Amino acid sequence: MSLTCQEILKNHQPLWQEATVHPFLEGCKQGTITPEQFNTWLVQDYQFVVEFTRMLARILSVAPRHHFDVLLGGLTALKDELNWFQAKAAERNLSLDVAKQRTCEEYSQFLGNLARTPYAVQATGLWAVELAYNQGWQLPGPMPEPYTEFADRWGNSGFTDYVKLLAQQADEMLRDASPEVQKEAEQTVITVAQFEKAFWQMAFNAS
Ligand SMILES: Cc1ncc(C[n+]2csc(CCO)c2C)c(N)n1
Repeated sequence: MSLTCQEILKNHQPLWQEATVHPFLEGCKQGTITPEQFNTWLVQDYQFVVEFTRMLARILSVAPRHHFDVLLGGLTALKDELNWFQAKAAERNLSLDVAKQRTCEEYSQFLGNLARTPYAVQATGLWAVELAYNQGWQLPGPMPEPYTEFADRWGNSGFTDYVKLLAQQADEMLRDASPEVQKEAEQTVITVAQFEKAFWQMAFNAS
């Protein structure tokens, strides 16, 4: 029996909802998030995206050639994204040279350990991490300033298309995967969802 990304989501709907619907995002929408909460998220997410970039590079190194276009597109976008994070931090007079909080550290380590899993599991994990932001920033609807550009960055239709291509690539690998590997892929999505929820909570707690 073959497993798909959509089926994994369906199997864990309540958990996925908690990963993508959080008072932090609702607070951005309502204008009730404090600068301290938002800045904590910004600085920690920059650290996370640095580790994510290393993970994507490792995934590329084991991917089949016909997956390169999508993955290289993701890596190219990250060049711009890392510089954009630095610009946002500078606007807010924030130093990015801060220690990772525990949740950020643990999530980063999880990304590091994904390299030990089969490519099918890595491709599924990559898709889940990207989908979490694509849906999370989209679901509240249009965001007020100064959060509009954050929501647009990950909610825009081009990014949605990229996430769909990641799902296609993961599905293709899951089709030929053993039941054990399929199980590992599903467990990876569960862990991503748990970390996503915890990451929002980490920032929300900074008030
Ligand atoms: C906690 C956390 N989870 C997921 C993402 C999503 N994400 C990771 S790197 C990247 C850039 C585009 O590929 C995006 C959207 C994030 N930023 N932070």
